[in-house]
Amino acid sequence: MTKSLYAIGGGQMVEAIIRAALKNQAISADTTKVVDISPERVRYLKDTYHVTADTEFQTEALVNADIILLGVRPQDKWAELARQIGASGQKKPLISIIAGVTIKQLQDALEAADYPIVRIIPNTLTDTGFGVTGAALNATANQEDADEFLKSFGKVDYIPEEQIDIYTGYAVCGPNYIYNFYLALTNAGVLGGLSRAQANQIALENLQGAAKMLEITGKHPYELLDINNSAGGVGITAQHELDASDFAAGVQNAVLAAIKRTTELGKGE
Ligand SMILES: NC(=O)C1=CN([C@@H]2O[C@H](COP(=O)(O)OP(=O)(O)OC[C@H]3O[C@@H](n4cnc5c(N)ncnc54)[C@H](OP(=O)(O)O)[C@@H]3O)[C@@H](O)[C@H]2O)C=CC1
Ligand SMILES: O=C(O)[C@@H]1CCC=N1
Repeated sequence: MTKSLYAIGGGQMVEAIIRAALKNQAISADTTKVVDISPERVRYLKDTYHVTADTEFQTEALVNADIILLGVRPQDKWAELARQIGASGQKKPLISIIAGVTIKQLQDALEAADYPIVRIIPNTLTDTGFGVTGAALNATANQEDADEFLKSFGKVDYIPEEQIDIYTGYAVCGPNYIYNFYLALTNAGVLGGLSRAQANQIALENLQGAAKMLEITGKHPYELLDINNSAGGVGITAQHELDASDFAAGVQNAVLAAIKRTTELGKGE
C-alpha cells in the first residue's frame, strides 16, 4: 500500500530513495513532502519528481505522514530535528538513514518515550534492483510499517544494530570499491593499447559475467581462478603480480577505514 512520506533532507541518498519508491509505487508524488534547507534543491526536487517541497521544517507535515525519513548528514542538526519530531506528539515511524547515529542517540534526541525508530543504511544502487539495505528496529517499531517502503529501493537485511556500521563500510560503500576496481582495470586496458570504449565494454562484460559465475556456480573464487589459469601461462603470471602487490590489503584497509569512520561520525568526531 502506498505510504505518505515526509522526508527531511533532500540530498543524494533521499533523492535516490524517492526516485525508486515512486517508480515502485511504494509512495506517490501527491503524498510525498520533502524539506531541504537549500532552495535550489527544493526547486529541483519539485520540478523533477512533482513532490511537495519546502525549505522550512513543518511540524504539521508530520500529521499527514505515514513515515518520516530523516536524511540529513551526521554533521547536520539532526538532533534538533529529532527533538521537534518528538515534541510534535505524533509517533509516526522514524526511518533514519544517518550513518553512525545510533537508535539510542535518536531516542534521546526525540525526548519521547517508546518512539518507533527504524535505523537503516541504504545505498545509491536504488535504480538497479541490486544493493542491500541494513535495517535495525527498536522495540517499539513494527517491521510491517516499513517493510514495503524499504523493499522499494533495495533488498533488505534485518540485522542487529551492532552490524549497521559494518554494513555501512562494507555493503553501502560497496559500489565505491567496484567503481575503483573498474577504473583501475579500464585504465589498464587503455595502457595496453585499447580504446577507452573497448576497455570499458570489456570490463563491464567481465564484471557482470564474473559476478554471474560466482552466483550460478556457487564456487569459491580459488576454484574459478583455477579454471582461468593454465599451467605456466598468462593468468597465473598476472596472479603472481596481484599476490605480490597491496591489492587485497588495500581493499581490506579501505573497508575497515570506512567502518571506523562510520562509528566516528556517529560520535560527532
Ligand atoms: N550517499 C550515500 O551513499 C549514503 C548516505 N547515507 C546517509 O544519508 C544522509 C545524507 O547523505 P547524502 O544524501 O549523501 O548527503 P547530501 O549532502 O547530498 O544530503 C543532505 C541534504 O540535507 C540538507 N540539509 C542539511 N541540514 C538540513 C536541515 N536542517 N533541514 C533540511 N535539510 C537539511 C543538505 O542541504 P545543504 O547541502 O545545503 O547543507 C543536503 O541537501 C547522511 O546521513 C548519510 O550518512 C546513508 C547511506 C548511503
Ligand atoms: O559517504 C558517506 O558518508 C555515506 C554513508 C555511507 C556511504 N555514503
